[in-house]
Amino acid sequence: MSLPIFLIGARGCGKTTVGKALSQALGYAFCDTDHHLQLTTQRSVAEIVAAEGWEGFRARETESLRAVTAPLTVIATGGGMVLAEENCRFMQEQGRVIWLSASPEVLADRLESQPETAQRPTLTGRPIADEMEEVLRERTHLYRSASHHQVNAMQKPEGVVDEILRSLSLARAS
Ligand SMILES: Nc1ncnc2c1ncn2[C@@H]1O[C@H](COP(=O)(O)OP(=O)(O)O)[C@@H](O)[C@H]1O
Ligand SMILES: O=C(O)C1=C[C@@H](OP(=O)(O)O)[C@@H](O)[C@H](O)C1
Ligand SMILES: [Mg+2]
Repeated sequence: MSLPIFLIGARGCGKTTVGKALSQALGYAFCDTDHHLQLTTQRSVAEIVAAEGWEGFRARETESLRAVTAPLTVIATGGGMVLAEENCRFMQEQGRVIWLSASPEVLADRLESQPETAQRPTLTGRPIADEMEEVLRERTHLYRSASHHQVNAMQKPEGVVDEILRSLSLARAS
């Protein structure tokens, strides 16, 4: 299989971390849509949002998704990529889409210990635990319908990689 592999899911589910490890396991290139945006604009997510609002950021992330999509590439998307239906359709048509699924409690724990506020400015203005509950309530159906496969992201990154490889029938030999 040479199709691009898109990782989707909420903030903190491990798209960036697992994406790097998955690309190494497959010998694929790795791209992160937020990292691409940061490189091309020389600004962080928080700076783009402060200057252009979330609407401006969302338009840019759609462009970023299209720019990084290529065969033999693992693509870590931002957690809000699924908010635009055109992005969901694009990912479904271009490759395989994997949803890294985790509970709001696990996500909030990870984000509280590594907030990375330049990458993740607040979405709601509420405390992280409340925000993750609200975000999952709004987006779970989008992650489900946009994905070809759902994997359990509440295990070690290597376990998540193995589950993705199995779901794509690309399991490691050893
Ligand atoms: N499977 C995992 N188990 C434990 N911690 C994880 C796991 N995946 C990611 N993390 C941690 O959670 C935080 C967010 O990970 P990241 O890969 O940036 O997620 P995302 O790109 O989905 O927002 C980081 O501190 C990372 O080390
Ligand atoms: O969930 C979201 O709306 C967002 C998630 C972030 O990416 P990660 O999911 O990689 O943290 C980043 O794209 C931006 O802060 C918006
Ligand atoms: Mg990320």
